[in-house]
Amino acid sequence: MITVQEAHALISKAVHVLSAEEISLHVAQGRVIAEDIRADFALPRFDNAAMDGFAVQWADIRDARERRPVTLRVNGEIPAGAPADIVVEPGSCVQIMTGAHMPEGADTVVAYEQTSGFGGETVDIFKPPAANANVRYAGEEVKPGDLLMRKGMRLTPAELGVLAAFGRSHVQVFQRPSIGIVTVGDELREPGQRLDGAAIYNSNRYSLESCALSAGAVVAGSWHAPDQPDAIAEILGEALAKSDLLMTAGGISTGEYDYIQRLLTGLGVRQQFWKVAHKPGKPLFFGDTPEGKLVFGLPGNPVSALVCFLEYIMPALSAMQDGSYHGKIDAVLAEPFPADRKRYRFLFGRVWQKDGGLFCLVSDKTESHMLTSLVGSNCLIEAPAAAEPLPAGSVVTCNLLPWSTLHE
Ligand SMILES: Nc1nc2c(c(=O)[nH]1)N[C@H]1C(S)=C(S)[C@@H](COP(=O)(O)OP(=O)(O)OC[C@H]3O[C@@H](n4cnc5c(N)ncnc54)[C@H](O)[C@@H]3O)O[C@H]1N2
Ligand code: MOO
Repeated sequence: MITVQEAHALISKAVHVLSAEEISLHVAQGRVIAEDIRADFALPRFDNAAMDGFAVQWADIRDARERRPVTLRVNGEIPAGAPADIVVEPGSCVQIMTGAHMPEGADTVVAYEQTSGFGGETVDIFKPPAANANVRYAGEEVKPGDLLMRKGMRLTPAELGVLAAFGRSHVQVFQRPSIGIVTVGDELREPGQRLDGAAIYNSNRYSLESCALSAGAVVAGSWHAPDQPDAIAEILGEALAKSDLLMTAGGISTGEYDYIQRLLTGLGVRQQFWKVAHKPGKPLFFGDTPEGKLVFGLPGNPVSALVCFLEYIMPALSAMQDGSYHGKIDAVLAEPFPADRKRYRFLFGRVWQKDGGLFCLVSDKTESHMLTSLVGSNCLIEAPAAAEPLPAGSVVTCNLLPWSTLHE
């Protein structure tokens, strides 16, 4: 059995970064950029007005007062987007709109609320702003050549807005990892089917599909196989051919019907490890293929499968897109954590903010078949093996669920 750290190292070594493709910004939400983005030009690109008002020479209006306004000649108007082809000379000004190019000669914009208003041949200025006020200067936000985004960043409203602000209609992104999901077990029925005898519903198929989608991956397909080696082998072969990353759930332990490890290696999957000293999820299998596909044999217990997804597959999916996934934070245990005596332990729970600190609590359902322990959880809490429970007040690591927030 290997340690959690050793398992991470073996997975990292096997990851290959996916190739890139160019896509339109319209469909780029959530994708990961495959290029460093530098500014082609300055932002703002030119000096422009930050207020609707009048572009003036500050020296002309510095002494303006409510009772002793300064009157300036209005030489014309520059709306946003129009050429700034009027020169502001002493004693004159230009009516200007927010975002419009500053005219030559002007150094300050007076907001129209401090004036007698728009539309006249002259305007009275009642109150001077500070010198150079209300002007947005070229390059004050971004200089040409500045690094705006690094390869590996996920495209959110912020990045998409910035790409558009620099005129990029398309962007290089990594291909989305395609994930195949195979569940096995004669006892499993699909939701909607009738339950008979000792049958149970197939929940892993749905929770794992949701995990894949939450990670921004594409579900290449999901298959269910009965406990028959030939049928499983055929499905594994098909699923492997269609995926960059295959996850199976169930049949990975050492039971009478646990064929997955043998069948995967029989299909040419190179075993990197099988069994990790963590709880739950001990029988986790990981291998890769000569073409660089990754294969995770997850335990069938629903909580174990999800723990393995969050701890190992999430970071692998991110690394396949040259990113580093990191949802881990430290929090103070509000109640003791039932550490395992031999294995590193993961338990679902809740983390919350109070009085400027972060606190956490494990779910009261702690067994690996208790899927309902996830409902209402917003994190996975982890702690190394220890002879005694970790006392309340200890600081532990919490992995925020990628589909959750601190407030859920
Ligand atoms: N003698 C031993 N027995 C077990 C060991 C062991 O070391 N020695 N390990 C236990 C641990 S730990 C785990 S975890 C499980 C893992 O077993 P498998 O990966 O082979 O999973 P299965 O036996 O197929 O199923 C386990 C459990 O999960 C239920 N299951 C399976 N698939 C689904 C699904 N798609 N949806 C919902 N539930 C599913 C299945 O019915 C079983 O109850 O082995 C222990 N045993
Ligand atoms: O280690 Mo298994 O995943 O608990 O039940």
